[in-house]
Amino acid sequence: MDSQTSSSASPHVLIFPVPMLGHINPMLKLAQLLCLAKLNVTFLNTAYNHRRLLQYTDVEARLARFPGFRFEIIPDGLPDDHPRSGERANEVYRSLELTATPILKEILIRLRDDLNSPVTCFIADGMFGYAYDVGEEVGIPVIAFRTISSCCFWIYFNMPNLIDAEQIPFQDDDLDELVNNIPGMEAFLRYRDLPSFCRVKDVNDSHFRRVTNATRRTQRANSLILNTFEELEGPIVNLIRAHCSSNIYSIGPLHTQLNYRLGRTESDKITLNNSLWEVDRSCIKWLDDKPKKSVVYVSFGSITTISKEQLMEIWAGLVQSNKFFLWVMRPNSITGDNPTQAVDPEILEGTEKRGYMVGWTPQEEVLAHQAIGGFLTHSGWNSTLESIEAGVPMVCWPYFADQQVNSRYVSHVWKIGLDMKDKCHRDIVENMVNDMMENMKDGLLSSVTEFSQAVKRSVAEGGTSSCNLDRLIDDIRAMARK
Ligand SMILES: O=c1ccn([C@@H]2O[C@H](COP(=O)(O)OP(=O)(O)O[C@H]3O[C@H](CO)[C@@H](O)[C@H](O)[C@H]3O)[C@@H](O)[C@H]2O)c(=O)[nH]1
Ligand SMILES: C[C@H]1CC[C@@H]2C(C(=O)O)=CO[C@@H](O)[C@@H]21
Repeated sequence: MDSQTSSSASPHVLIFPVPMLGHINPMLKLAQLLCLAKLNVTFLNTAYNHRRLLQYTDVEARLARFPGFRFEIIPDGLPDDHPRSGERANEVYRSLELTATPILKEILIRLRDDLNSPVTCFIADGMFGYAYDVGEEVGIPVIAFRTISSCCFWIYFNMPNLIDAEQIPFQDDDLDELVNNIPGMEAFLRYRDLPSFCRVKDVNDSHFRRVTNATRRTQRANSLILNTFEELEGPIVNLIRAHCSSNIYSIGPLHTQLNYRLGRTESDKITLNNSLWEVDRSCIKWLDDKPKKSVVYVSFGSITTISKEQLMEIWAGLVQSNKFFLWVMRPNSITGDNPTQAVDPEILEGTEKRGYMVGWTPQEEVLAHQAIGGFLTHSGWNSTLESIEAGVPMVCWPYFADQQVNSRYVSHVWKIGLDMKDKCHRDIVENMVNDMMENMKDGLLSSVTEFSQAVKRSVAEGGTSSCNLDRLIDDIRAMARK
């Protein structure tokens, strides 16, 4: 009997991401990969995000080719005009905990008892610490999917030890002191590089507790999916496997894995776009006549906000660098009064000559463009993986969460970029951009090219990520036979 037509139900997976693009994007790509393997998938979207995904992407048509795929919609409990970004992004979690938990149990029971296609596995965002309780109550195995870097996950997992050692809250202002007791990171991790939530003055801070507890509760999951690859974070994945979850599927980068299994080649430039904003493709035309590796791409992801003062320092530094720059100004991402106040004429003149600004780009396609020579990024994990795959060096200006950790690894461990953490001055921006694009270009390019080649090996047939994905699919099928 074919493994896909066993006597019991066909495998049906419910996938539930934190309703933010940095989570939706990789988990939608996983959904499509599971559909390619002929598994049935239900993807839990919030109404607010679903409307935007349908408005700005072809995701519904793209997934309609799979008869076993469907979206299920839940409310996030927030008004439509809530920013869901910046310092208020954390309110999404609190609202979901209040609105989604009771609904989630009802959905799981309904889908478990669906006679046509009962749910046999629940892949829950690793930030939902309550998913394991609901899964146990309903009798559905839960696989955690944590969308941040493994190095940050491992630090979050060690938070109780730092609290017990009274290292959090920080005891003094010397952020360059080594933390020295996170296994595998003793030689280079400073207090400055810890996830931003560790800078709390009170360990009972609600979001600090939420992230720490959700990470510790991952031990209750059946297994753990990580969007990384062994050649990049193998040593850290081994520590997580030994101390947190014995069954880990490192299956990333998911965007590369999906392109490979769809048989998409370098020439398939159109991104499998999962965007919540309107994509402005005019930037591709602007890039087309720029010299090879001459443009700095600037993007700070889907959640960060920037003050007018910070904006002006970054902007002035880019103009002073005399490099071409393509800058993503996500709608409503500039905080403070009068964000459009007068800009210095010389900055406007420099921008007229060498700059291009858009609200949202097809980022994977931009990073793959021959004109892109460097990426000024906030070090979100998806952006970091996309830059590595594209072989593009980075200047890292982290905002919050795992970004502080990622920027330290990019600069100090993997040596594929420079860390501009905790700095925002036009002369520093100018100098670091020119180090990335000129003075340190050869060394950075050499390192990031090696990791880019490792990415392609890992998702190819027989590669580490490819084999881990096949094992995940086989294990999901086995759950359906129980
Ligand atoms: O103009 C743009 C800008 C971004 N992107 C895409 O948007 C995603 C952004 O994801 P990421 O780089 O991870 O940043 P955030 O949106 O900030 O992601 C949140 O979620 C990530 C995964 O948990 C964390 O690593 C981040 O710190 C957290 O802020 C990426 O896939 C980009 O390709 C576009 O398509 N067009
Ligand atoms: C708003 C951020 C708080 C933590 C979340 C996260 C994580 O999984 O740790 C990463 O960045 C954001 O998606 C969330």
